[in-house]
Amino acid sequence: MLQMKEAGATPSQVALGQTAVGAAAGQSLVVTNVCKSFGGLQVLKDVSLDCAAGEIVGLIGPNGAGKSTLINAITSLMSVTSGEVTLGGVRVSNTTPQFCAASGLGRTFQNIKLFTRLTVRQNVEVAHTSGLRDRGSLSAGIDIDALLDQFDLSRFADWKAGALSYGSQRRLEIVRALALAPEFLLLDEPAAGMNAAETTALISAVRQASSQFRCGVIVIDHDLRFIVTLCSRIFVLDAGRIIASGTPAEVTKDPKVIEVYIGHSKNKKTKSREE
Ligand SMILES: Nc1ncnc2c1ncn2[C@@H]1O[C@H](COP(=O)(O)OP(=O)(O)OP(=O)(O)O)[C@@H](O)[C@H]1O
Repeated sequence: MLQMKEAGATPSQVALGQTAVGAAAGQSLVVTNVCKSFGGLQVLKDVSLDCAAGEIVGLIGPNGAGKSTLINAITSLMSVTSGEVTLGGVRVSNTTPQFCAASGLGRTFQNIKLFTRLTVRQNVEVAHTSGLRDRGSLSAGIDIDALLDQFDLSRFADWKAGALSYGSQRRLEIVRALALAPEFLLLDEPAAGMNAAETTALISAVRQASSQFRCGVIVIDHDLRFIVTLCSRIFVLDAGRIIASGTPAEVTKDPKVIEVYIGHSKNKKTKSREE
């Protein structure tokens, strides 16, 4: 226990018998054979994927494929039924969301979860304070003003978060996650509700943040143009299984992927902004 305290572990990490801070610098996030069931409903079936430091990986699939469940399992918002998720070799699945954040997993939510009555800056400061506590010097280097500027939020810094447009709230969630100095950023539908110009700006901002912090990114979105442009590798989930993975060019030519997307062509959320 003494060794863990010396390594900078928080009480929750000590309680879990794991050391999080600094354990994963430059290392991969690895999902191995993860299964997740809700009662009799098996939502994730033997899912394996990985993301290296600084890599931007996409996760696509039709509605109900299990994408958000996977992000929730990676960040321990939900437990996994079997399999595991490791960050730099340290298990993060079946721990706690606090342990995952302290280990370097930053995330956004499909249904935006901001402190709507706090200002934009205060939302980021709350996360930054947690980062300073749990990630120490890693978080100390974060420049909140620069991050707000990068995501086009400087002019709204003193606005209540709840007064922002939907697209700005989504960008604020990303800035808040970055204020923790994450090793990996998990983005659940960050481009939802954005127009083409906002989506293009978001691509640049996420790329810049990933390269600046050498931060890996796993991103879910139904906007295929956004995913194909942003990501160097894509995993395709269908009915809880990974059915394809590879570069955007490989995945978009894969007959299994084409069949899934044509089979779900009546699915309103599965679209390309180029259509
Ligand atoms: N807490 C829960 N209890 C029971 N079933 C759940 C729970 N959470 C998710 N599910 C089910 O798991 C399946 C996958 O849902 P999930 O939200 O992960 O899919 P998704 O790929 O993210 O879909 P979408 O693109 O529509 O957001 C769905 O059938 C959903 O109803």
